[in-house]
Amino acid sequence: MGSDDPVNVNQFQQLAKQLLPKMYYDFFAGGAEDEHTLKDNIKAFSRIMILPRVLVDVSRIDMSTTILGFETSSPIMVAPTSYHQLAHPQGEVATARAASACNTIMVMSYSSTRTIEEVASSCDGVRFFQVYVYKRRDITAHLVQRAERNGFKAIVLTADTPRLGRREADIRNRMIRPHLKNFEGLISTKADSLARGSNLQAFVADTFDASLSWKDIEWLRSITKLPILIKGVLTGEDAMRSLEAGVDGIIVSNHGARQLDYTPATISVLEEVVRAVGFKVPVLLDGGVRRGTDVFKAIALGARAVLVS
Ligand SMILES: Cc1cc2nc3c(=O)[nH]c(=O)nc-3n(C[C@H](O)[C@H](O)[C@H](O)COP(=O)(O)O)c2cc1C
Ligand SMILES: CC(C)CC(=O)C(=O)O
Repeated sequence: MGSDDPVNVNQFQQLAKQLLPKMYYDFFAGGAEDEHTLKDNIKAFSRIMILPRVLVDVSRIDMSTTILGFETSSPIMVAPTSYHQLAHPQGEVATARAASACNTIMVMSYSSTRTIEEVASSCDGVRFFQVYVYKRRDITAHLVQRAERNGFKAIVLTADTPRLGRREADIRNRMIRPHLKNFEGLISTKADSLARGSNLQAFVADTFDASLSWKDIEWLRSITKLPILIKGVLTGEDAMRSLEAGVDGIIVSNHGARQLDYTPATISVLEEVVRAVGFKVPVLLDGGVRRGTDVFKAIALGARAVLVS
């Protein structure tokens, strides 16, 4: 290993900053508005201290666990993130191969740049499919069913994005979203730069169903047999509402602080959600997880696993 090789996630982020065009780096790294929550997701982890007990035999360490009955080598899953080809030509296929090599679960984004079929045929591995609900429900149903046919094992409904968060870097950079092959022949995938602002924001306003509500979990259940997880829960109340709706798992998330700024750091609300859920379904967490000690803290506070972006 050379002395410049990265030894932690923060150093990978610095390398990405050096290598990627500014428009793309800012899209990947940015948050909504003041980016208060973006910083707090990380700071909140650093405020939690660990009290170790000594003289405990740690010669054999087994971090494996099960999530919805699927075995993974560790409680660390891959969070759904859009547009991987903006960072690497192989895009989500490379991510799927990495997740498979680590024997963990990848949640593939609805807004992936490689197709469901390309990812499914690239390697073995347990994969979940994340879903945004479009106004054109037929398109969402079509993608969910394609994921099911291609061996994806669960649906992750993202509940915190009925509208896109105000991402000021994307607005300033006049962010241009990439072409999404999954939607070829279904919607216009042409993506031109706008005279002002982020064309991703304009696209989401045109396409995403801002009327998304609890009753849509029933709709989702009517179009798929797969287990359904809800992503974006931050309160005990919504956790209980999720259980009433019959979900199979809950992901405590504020969307990496990219949606509503001034939501609490995810690690700070985990215990409340876990208490409300009472281990009836697994509770997962994402947001600010950058180190093994963060994973440990989330597990210690009741998460079954974390997702990393
Ligand atoms: C570049 C980027 C793209 C994302 N795209 C999606 C997406 O398509 N669907 C989704 O549910 N969440 C998406 N997220 C949110 C992540 O799934 C996850 O909630 C968040 O990144 C966790 O916080 P962290 O970035 O601090 O790890 C995205 C996050 C990033 C950073
Ligand atoms: C297409 C976008 C809504 C993807 C996303 O979730 C994000 O950029 O955070």
